[in-house]
Amino acid sequence: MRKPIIAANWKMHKTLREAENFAAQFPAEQDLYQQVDVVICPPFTALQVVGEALRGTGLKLGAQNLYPRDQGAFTGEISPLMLKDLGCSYVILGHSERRQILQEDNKFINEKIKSALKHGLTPILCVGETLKERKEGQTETICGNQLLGCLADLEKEDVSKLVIAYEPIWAIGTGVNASPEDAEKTIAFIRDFLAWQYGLETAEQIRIQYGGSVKPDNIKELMKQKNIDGVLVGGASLEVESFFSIVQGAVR
Ligand SMILES: O=C(CO)COP(=O)(O)O
Repeated sequence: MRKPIIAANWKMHKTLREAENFAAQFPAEQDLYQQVDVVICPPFTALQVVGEALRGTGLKLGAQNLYPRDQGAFTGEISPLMLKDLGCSYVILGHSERRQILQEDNKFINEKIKSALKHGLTPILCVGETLKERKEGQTETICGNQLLGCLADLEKEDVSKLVIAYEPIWAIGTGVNASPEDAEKTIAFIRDFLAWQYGLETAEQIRIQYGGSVKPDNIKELMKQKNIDGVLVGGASLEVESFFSIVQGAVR
């Protein structure tokens, strides 16, 4: 049985003080976090304060990106070593905002995944289609190609460590979530695809999240789906109350 995983992607939100307040106010329910992995991914600037506040609570710390080198002349970039040093155990990679706004491609994301794994960080790899692609019936082709490119040359032992987030771009920040049945359909396809590439046993181990306008009132229906193992939350993760109620709604 796969353990549910709920992650907060704060994107470019929260000053230090706001981040610190959130972490201090978030309920420290050790028993709950035994049943559900909860990962908070603040911006780089708040990783240290949030990491300190989360210590001993059972909540986990994640970053929103990394640069795939250990160190060097890469102005403005952050390495996996630095993230480990700050106590991160997860890193979001391949988010559609980075693919679209910063032109990240599958090859670069593949390098980042390898670099994360080399340093013991668990990648949360995002895939998903645009509205146009969905209307053209391209959802599975797009997700399959993103997986093929991002996972190139990885051994199944490595792939089994990943978390994958299916985030249809048309559902991100729009208030229009994919219906639980539609999300399940694509996520089941992703699991079949992984089984085809890496074998059934590996595919059954990998946790696959849904992301896109997840709210306290749709979490339960999403989590009822057979292949949905958790959610990646943007807007609704910024308030303690709504994010905690999503976490509670994820217990099976
Ligand atoms: O992009 C997302 C999480 O990575 C989803 O964002 P929203 O929950 O705001 O739609």
